[in-house]
Amino acid sequence: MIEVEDLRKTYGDFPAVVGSSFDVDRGEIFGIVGPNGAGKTTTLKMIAGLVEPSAGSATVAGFDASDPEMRRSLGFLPEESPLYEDMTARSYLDFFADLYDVPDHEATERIEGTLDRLELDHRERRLGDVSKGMKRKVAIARSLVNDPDVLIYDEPASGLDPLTTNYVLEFVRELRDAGKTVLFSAHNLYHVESVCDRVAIMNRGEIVARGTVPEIRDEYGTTEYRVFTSVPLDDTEPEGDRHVVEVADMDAVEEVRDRAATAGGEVADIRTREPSLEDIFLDLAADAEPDPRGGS
Ligand SMILES: Nc1ncnc2c1ncn2[C@@H]1O[C@H](COP(=O)(O)OP(=O)(O)OP(=O)(O)O)[C@@H](O)[C@H]1O
Repeated sequence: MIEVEDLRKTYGDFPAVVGSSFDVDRGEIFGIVGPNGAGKTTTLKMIAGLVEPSAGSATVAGFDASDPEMRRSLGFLPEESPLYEDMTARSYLDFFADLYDVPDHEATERIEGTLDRLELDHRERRLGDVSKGMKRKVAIARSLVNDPDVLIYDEPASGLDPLTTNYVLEFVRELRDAGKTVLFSAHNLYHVESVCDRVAIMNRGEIVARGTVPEIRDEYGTTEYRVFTSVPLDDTEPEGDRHVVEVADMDAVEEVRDRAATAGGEVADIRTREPSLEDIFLDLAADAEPDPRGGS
């Protein structure tokens, strides 16, 4: 549904994106994660046809990103979405439905339906007077007024409280379950890990890992073993009435077992700890060469 082929963007002589390639399938949630300045927004804007690529190509629903027809299939949520503060949620959304030539009765049904699903109260209150979470919900509703097949959301949950964040992520899942294709960016890796079918990790303008979270974990992550002993050892920490040490492999587990036996105790339990996307990301970022783009 989205095809991105070696997309590049250079500002002056600063390469903001140095070659992104990935596909997003119909009905999939695909997340791009990375720290500030990684090139996520620039990538999303190139796909949405809002920034012209320096090289490479992107298509959405079969249309080139530069084709105005593509906009009919796309709902884009920018990172910052200033709303018209004097309008109410309803009048604001009606206005955008009009821009997309959505017939009135269809617009009313769709807008009310979306606002109901988002549990948006105060639909008749001035947008200048509503909370940040409500504004984000209105911006999300705006991305859906033309009933697009593809949604590109830039940091949809950034700056929201945990409750509203969960709400937004749950809504993204609902969109996928309704058959929409969702591409979104986040710097919070947990958000991505919890909702995305597939993920690309971006750092310094480049995609450094791509796949499902388990695939990325298999390829780049290392499982850790938490070994619980009945007696304290040099490197254990107390935990409840036992002691625990984290080690990297089974040989090290056996070595702990020997030391525990020598100290008159035993290994009481061994648990594996799967690396989180965040652990993997931090490892990849630490291993990366110096930023080829210079400071950002
Ligand atoms: N219009 C522009 N002119 C010059 N440099 C730009 C422009 N837009 C972005 N950049 C630079 O390109 C790099 C990538 O920016 P981008 O906004 O795509 O990153 P990001 O991953 O979305 O980060 P953030 O999470 O902070 O939004 C940054 O170093 C940024 O300063």
